[in-house]
Amino acid sequence: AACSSKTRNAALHPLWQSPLTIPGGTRQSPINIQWRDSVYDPFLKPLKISYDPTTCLHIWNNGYSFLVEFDDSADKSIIVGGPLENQYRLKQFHFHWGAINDWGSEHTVDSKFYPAELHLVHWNAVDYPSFEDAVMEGNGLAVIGVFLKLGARHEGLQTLVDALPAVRHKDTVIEFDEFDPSCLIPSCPDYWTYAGSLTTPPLTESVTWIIKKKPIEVDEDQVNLNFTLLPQRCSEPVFHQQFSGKTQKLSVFSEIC
Ligand SMILES: NS(=O)(=O)c1ccc(C(=O)N2CCCN(Cc3ccccc3)CC2)cc1
Ligand SMILES: [Zn+2]
Repeated sequence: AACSSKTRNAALHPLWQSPLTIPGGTRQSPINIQWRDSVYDPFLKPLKISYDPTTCLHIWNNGYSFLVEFDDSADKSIIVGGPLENQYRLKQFHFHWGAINDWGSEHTVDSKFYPAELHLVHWNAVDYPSFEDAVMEGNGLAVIGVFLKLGARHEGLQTLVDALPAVRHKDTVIEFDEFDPSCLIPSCPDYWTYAGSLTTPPLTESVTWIIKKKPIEVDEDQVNLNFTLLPQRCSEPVFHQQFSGKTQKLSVFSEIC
């Protein structure tokens, strides 16, 4: 029987037991990217990515995913241009994947899921003193999203996959250096961009999303990351909640490629 409004709780994120979306949120992520909704924006510039591999620090398994974290104490690994007003510093990257290959990405393109999605998280160190401060600000973060699809083996990703068994359990950290994550970003400059939010709690509306239009190809073994990781994760229900409300303008940058 339908539960009455007074007993129906706000939808809670099964992993974090926190609200799925911020009440009154106007720019929640992830979304379904519909080509037909995207507006070509002639004022968008190409995104400039310059990462210094020596800023790569370690891989950390936080129990929900694994993060590759970077030394963000200086402007050494940065992105600039694209929809961004100034430069943003790379803080970490992580993946979202599913238990099966039919889904796993958080964003979808014309309602199509990819088996996994890479997020490279950057923060606005020009306007804010720390990542934690930037997380709370509308222009605080810029996240590059890259879809992964099944195909050829990805040599650059393999160095990371080979290190994952060492962070099999929650809260393990291993040193990981000299890695340049730009090898995980497609060379085609085309991207969609919209004003959105973190896709995990606290879901703050502080992210300028830059979603690369072309996916990278990885092979079956590489995409089944979770068999090497987080046994407790497999038992956790991974929740994919998409925000279907009215979202911000979805702009597209494209060069002939
Ligand atoms: N999927 S995603 O949208 O790209 C994504 C990006 C960054 C994070 C991340 O690093 N987090 C989550 C939130 C911020 N906390 C610290 C905090 C700062 C202020 C108030 C509470 C918590 C750190 C962990 C997670 C997910
Ligand atoms: Zn993410």
